[in-house]
Formats: sequence, structure tokens, C-alpha cells
Amino acid sequence: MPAIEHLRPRPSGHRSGRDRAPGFLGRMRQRRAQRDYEASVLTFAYTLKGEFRDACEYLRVCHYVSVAAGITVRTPRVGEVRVGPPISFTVELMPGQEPEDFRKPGRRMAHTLGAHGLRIEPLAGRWVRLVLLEADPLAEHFGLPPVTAGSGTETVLLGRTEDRTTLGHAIADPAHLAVQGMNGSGKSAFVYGLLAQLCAAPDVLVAGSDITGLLLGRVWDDTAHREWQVVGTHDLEAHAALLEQLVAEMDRRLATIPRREDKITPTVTVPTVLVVLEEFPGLLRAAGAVPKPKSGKSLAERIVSAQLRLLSEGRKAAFRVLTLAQRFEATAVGGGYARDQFALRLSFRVPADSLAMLHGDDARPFGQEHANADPGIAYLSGLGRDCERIRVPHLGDYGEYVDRIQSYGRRAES
Ligand SMILES: Nc1ncnc2c1ncn2[C@@H]1O[C@H](COP(=O)(O)OP(=O)(O)OP(=O)(O)O)[C@@H](O)[C@H]1O
Repeated sequence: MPAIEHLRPRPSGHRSGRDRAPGFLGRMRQRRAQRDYEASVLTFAYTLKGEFRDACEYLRVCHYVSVAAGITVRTPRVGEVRVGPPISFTVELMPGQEPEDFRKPGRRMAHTLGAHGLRIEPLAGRWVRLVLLEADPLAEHFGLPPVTAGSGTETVLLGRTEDRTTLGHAIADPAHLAVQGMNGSGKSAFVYGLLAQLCAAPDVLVAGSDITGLLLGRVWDDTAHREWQVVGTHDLEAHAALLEQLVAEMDRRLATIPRREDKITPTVTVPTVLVVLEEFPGLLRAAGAVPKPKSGKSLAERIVSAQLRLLSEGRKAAFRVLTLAQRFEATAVGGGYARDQFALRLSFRVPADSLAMLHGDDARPFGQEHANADPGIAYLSGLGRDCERIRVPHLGDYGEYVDRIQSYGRRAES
């Protein structure tokens, strides 16, 4: 950030190196160094304020006020500037502004000021502190600790935000999850971590369909979950049959909701069912190649309609759908209505248009940069937060996933 660099005070020690009070010339040098330093801080603060004002104007974090001479621009007032590191400054929000209003333009604002990112720390009243981050706060590796949830109502670790807030989510909370990402972006590793955290909970059942056979299937042998999982492409009919079986269970639950309640409360005997649909567009493509029977629905139609019913009615019956896809195009996941049912959405590295497709137009400014994101970096929408960049925890290699499911996966009762 050459434009707004500041000088740091230099130690004014005397040449002898001995610990002795400075003489007259030494004291003069000290005073001059102090004066130079103070002047450099003032120049630095002045320059930073100017650059911040320009950035606010360009990014429209400002008010346009009509005066007799025409339109004038008001930008948030900068208070105290700290030279850091990290460099930070306080800002008084303008009427109607919220700290969150700096989040979306934050990255661009930081780039204008020569930093990597911006952390927003709300202070008292209408003041916030903006901290300029010199490096990507998400660059640091984040390992998943060896924890398992004791119940679906306990939160599992989803990730860490740029301001180091840890985000968790309880699978019993009524939200379906959508996860998209290109090959190698870290979406499977994320779900390995999620399932490893959930596999031991006595009131959670991990069911689903996985044409790859890596996420579900063999890994889950000898656990209570395995009989509710279908893998591979050798018997595609079995995938449709499983989803229809899950819909039948959902219908049975809906019919038994107590009169004065509007949803099922999950228990050990009526667990939260997490329906994992790994590489769902691939399943639909494979099913689409199966010839349609003379009467009735095609295999792909059966799969789409079962998924749609689980998505639209499952929440009240303690069903949660977790769908994985490389891109969440409406046509690839059973239509726009199906896509709208996901309250929690995560996008690992995807092309810019795919990010906006799942997170809305608000995510468009992040698209270009996110298209080159490192594995494990994702945008998350949901949990009552705006679309936000996070790093998800990393469980380790595939062998670690196998070990954790085999060690902690809930066993079938004999
Ligand atoms: N959270 C993470 N932190 C650090 N590295 C990660 C993380 N997640 C994944 N990786 C690295 O990225 C590699 C690819 O991850 P992963 O296999 O999950 O990608 P994917 O999106 O599922 O790709 P594919 O669709 O090909 O399966 C992993 O082998 C791992 O080395």
C-alpha cells in the first residue's frame, strides 16, 4: 500500500551502545524523530481518510444530498486512525446505515486501501471499527477436532468466518442444505467432516443415495445407517426405490403428528433423517438414460418427484435433505422450486455465474475471485446471515473419514 504507508518511529539510541542518558544532541535527535513520526502519522491518517472517502463514493456507501449548488456526496466520517499493525480506523455510520453495509463492498474497499480484506467490528452507538487485514484470514488451515455430536440438536461445526467467528448448525433445525463446488474444491471433504460429526448421534439417521459409493455405502458397513443408503450405478432402480421408501416414512410421520403440534420432535425412535444426495445431477443423468416403462413414470421422474416431496414437506417430519452438485443449475437439481427449498447454501470454488445462481445477485461481486478459491473456502448463505466467505474445517484424508465412521458410527441394535 505505498500510497498510505507511514513511518515507524526509529529508536534513537546513541552509537556507543551503552545504556546511558542521551546528551543534548541525543535529546534533540529524539525530539526530531518524535516530531517526524507524529507528522507522518497525521499525513498517513489524512491520506487514508481521503482514499476511504473516494472508495465510499465509488462503491456507493454514501449519501447524495441535494443542495442549492447541485448534488453533494456525504461519506461516513472517519474518527480515530490507528497505524497498527493492523491498520484500523473508526467510522461513524450515517443515518440508516448498518455495520453490515460494509461487508459486501469490504473486499473492494480494502483493495483500494492496499489491504487484502476488511474486518468490521461494531463499537458503541453508531460507530464501527474497520480493520485492514494484510493477509487472507482464511488462509490458515482449520482442522476438524475429533468431536461427535451427542444429539441432532447439538451444533456441528460448519466453518470459520473472516472475523474468526465459528459457525455451527444443528441438523435438527429445519433447514435443507445445498452444497456446490467444482472438482477438487473441497465439497466432499466438507461433507465427510459433517457426517463424521453426526454419525454417532442416537437421534440422527444418515440415509441417502451416492452413485460414487465413497461418501455413503461401504464406509458405513456395520452401522445403523447403512441399510438406508444406496450406492453405485449398477442398480439405479434401487435409488428411486429408497427415495420412495423415505417419502413413505415421511408420510407416515406426517400422519402421526400429535393434534396440538405442527411438527415431529425427533427422538431416538423417530430420528432426524438426513437424506444425503451425493452428485445428484449425475444420478439424474444416469437415470435419464434408462428407457421409460410403457406405463407410469420414468426413473428420473420418480427420483425428482421423491426429492421434491422430501424437500417441500420433509421439514415438519424431521427430514433434512443435503444435496451435492458441481453446479446447482435448476435443471440439474429438479427445477427452480426444488432449489428454492434449501435454506442453507454453500458454494465451494464455482464459476462466477454459479455463485450468483445459488446465492442471488448479492453474491455477484464475489464471483470472479471465488472462481479461483482454494479448497475448503466457501461462501455460505443462511443461518440468518448474509452471504459470507468461510473456511470449512478439514477432517484429513479419506482414511480418516473411514476410521471415524467405523469408530463412532451408531451401531444397529441387535
Ligand atoms: N477444508 C479443506 N482444507 C484444506 N484442504 C482441503 C479442504 N477440503 C479439501 N481439501 C483438499 O482438496 C482436495 C479435494 O477435495 P475434495 O475431494 O473434497 O473435492 P471435491 O470438491 O469433492 O472434488 P470431487 O468432485 O472431484 O470429489 C482434498 O484432497 C484435500 O487435499
